Amino acid sequence: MDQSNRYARLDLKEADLIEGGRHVLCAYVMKPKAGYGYLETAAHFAAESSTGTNVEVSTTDDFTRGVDALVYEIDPEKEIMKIAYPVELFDRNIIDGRAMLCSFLTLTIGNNQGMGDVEYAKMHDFYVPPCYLRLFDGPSMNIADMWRVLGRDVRNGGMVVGTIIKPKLGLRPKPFADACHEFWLGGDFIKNDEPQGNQTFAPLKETIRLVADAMKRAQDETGEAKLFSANITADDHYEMVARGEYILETFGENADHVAFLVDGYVTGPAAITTARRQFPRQFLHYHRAGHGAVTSPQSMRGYTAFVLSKMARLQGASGIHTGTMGYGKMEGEAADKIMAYMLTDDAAEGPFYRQDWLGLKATTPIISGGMNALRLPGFFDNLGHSNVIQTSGGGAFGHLDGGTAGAKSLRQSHEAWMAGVDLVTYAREHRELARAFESFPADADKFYPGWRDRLQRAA
Ligand SMILES: O=C(COP(=O)(O)O)[C@H](O)[C@H](O)COP(=O)(O)O
Ligand SMILES: [Mg+2]
Repeated sequence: MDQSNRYARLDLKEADLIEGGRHVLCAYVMKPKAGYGYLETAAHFAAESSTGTNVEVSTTDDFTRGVDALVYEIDPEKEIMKIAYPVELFDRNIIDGRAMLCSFLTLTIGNNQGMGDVEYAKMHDFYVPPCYLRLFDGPSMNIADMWRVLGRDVRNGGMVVGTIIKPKLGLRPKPFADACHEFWLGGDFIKNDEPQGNQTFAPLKETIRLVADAMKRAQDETGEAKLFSANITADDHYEMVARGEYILETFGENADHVAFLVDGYVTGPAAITTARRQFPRQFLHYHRAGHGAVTSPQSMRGYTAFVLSKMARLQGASGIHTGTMGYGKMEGEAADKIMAYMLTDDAAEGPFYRQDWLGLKATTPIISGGMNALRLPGFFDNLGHSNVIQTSGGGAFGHLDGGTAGAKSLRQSHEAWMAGVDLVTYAREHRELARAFESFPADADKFYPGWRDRLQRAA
């Protein structure tokens, strides 16, 4: 059944819809199955994503039609379809009238993902009008709160030098805490790797006790504040809260040095909001493991990493992984930097829409995945600044001289970039950085041809 006479209004102008402020706009790359017309399929998609189904139903009234989602633009050649969703469609909490991200997803990327007439559909951008935006929690903390703890400038404090304890899993509590201590002697921030929680070989309670002690010792030895991001991810809300409370109690006087890590893609918006609302005074670290299943450019369904990031800011993530934009080991490209700007700026351009955040706090980009000291300058050149949390796991513990030297090499690389000094030149005066060239020779050869001669000459 062709529903385009009801669910498509190609005369509507995007600028008018934005000016009107009553619609959430979504841009998809959509392709109908063979034999189905573009507009007809788009209209069915809008129907299924709002008030309709595949047939007319007798219970529809005039009010119902007023909240139909409407296809307002199509470009069959480029497979682009844009839909306007009336704000009234989205579910609100009974406890406080606020918005919830799961409702946004259930409508805009829900049943429409399995329709028989749709070959594929992927959301590439969305726009949130002010009346809906203000119903989301947004972040309560971000990198500025870490800078404050670290005693740095809270507006432009620069890279937080971080790591992920490696091996990824398989360390017992003591070796785990020892690895933390080792890194902290040179770096600022450590996160649990995302699968680590309360495995039998490293019970959370014992591990956290030892890590809290390692933090104290590292702080005493260096005279610097240290930060730890503890994984509280769980299926069960009560389990997450129990972990969070135990961790805060155990870190005691250093509780404000602790972030909570939540695997937000696998657990979904409910776990992110649990952490955001239960622990509003902790930095909420959104890890996105698994997201590649839908966000990869090879996946034609779901949504992009850009959309994931934007949703994370709405929900109130303090920081989210944004990949390494082609400079690390994970999929990504230089142009992904718009993702970071959408997280941090008060108004930013997406691939389809400009979003005004109306003062909503920024979410901090977390840069991770195959990074090391040698890859940082190129990354910062592309991004244009270094106000990010950067975690190098292999890049710290893979340093030939161990985790402390690994951490120092990362800090030195950042210092070199800030000073505008070429990395090889800086390495002549900074041993840990020089040893990073020897630790990661494939990267050194690729990014700094001739480094061997230049470093040896200095020696
Ligand atoms: O453990 C790591 C990186 O370890 P290493 O530094 O040893 O590569 C992170 O979980 C990935 O970066 C996730 O990817 P992304 O940040 O793209 O979500
Ligand atoms: Mg990891």
